[in-house]
Amino acid sequence: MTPRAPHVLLPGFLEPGPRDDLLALLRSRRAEFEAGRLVGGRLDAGIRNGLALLDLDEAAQALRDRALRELPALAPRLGLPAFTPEEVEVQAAAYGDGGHYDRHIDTFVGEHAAAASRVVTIVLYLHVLPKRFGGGALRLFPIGGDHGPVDVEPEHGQAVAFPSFLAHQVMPVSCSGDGPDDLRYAVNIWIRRQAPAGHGRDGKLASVT
Ligand SMILES: O=C(O)CCC(=O)C(=O)O
Ligand SMILES: [Fe+2]
Repeated sequence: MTPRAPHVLLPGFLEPGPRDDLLALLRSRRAEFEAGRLVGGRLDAGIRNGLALLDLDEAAQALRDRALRELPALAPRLGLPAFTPEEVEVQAAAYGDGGHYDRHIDTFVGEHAAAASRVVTIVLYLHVLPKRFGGGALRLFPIGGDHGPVDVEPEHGQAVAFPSFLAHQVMPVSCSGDGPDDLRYAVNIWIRRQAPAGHGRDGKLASVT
């Protein structure tokens, strides 16, 4: 038997106060969200139809600290060896009616490989209560063949962590409006590890002389 898609649910990732402040921040910055790009930077609404806010300013630091506090306990639960984090990326995303993000991995590969690669993905869900959208489950695909995918429903304040190499997708969202209160918000936190020696900053193998 191969394991199910490795993931860990983190209810109460933030205390209620900071959680609701973060949602209020995202709602207040709704107009600053732009079309979300694919891993590697390309725009393709057929694959990812959603919005992104790349710079969360001061709010990002608290989330970085929170993620790093969780990491030592998280890595073994995800079946990952302990590693020294190099960098933590934080980005917000929002999905309105028809929003989705087709099956992908968060790890940079090939020409997009970077010196510090994403190892752990944490997604924190935020939305107005009661929920004004339907759908939008995160579907996690198992690595091996014996089990089907796992769907994680977005629940305000709950985070889910999984290895960044695990294939996943955001199932289609339906809602009646695209206003700040209607959207399925999420904050993506990617913990990166320094790439092994021999890889340059651009991710290409350093030339052997
Ligand atoms: O919002 C989610 O559930 C996951 C989003 C995602 O996979 C991504 O932005 O890379
Ligand atoms: Fe992703």
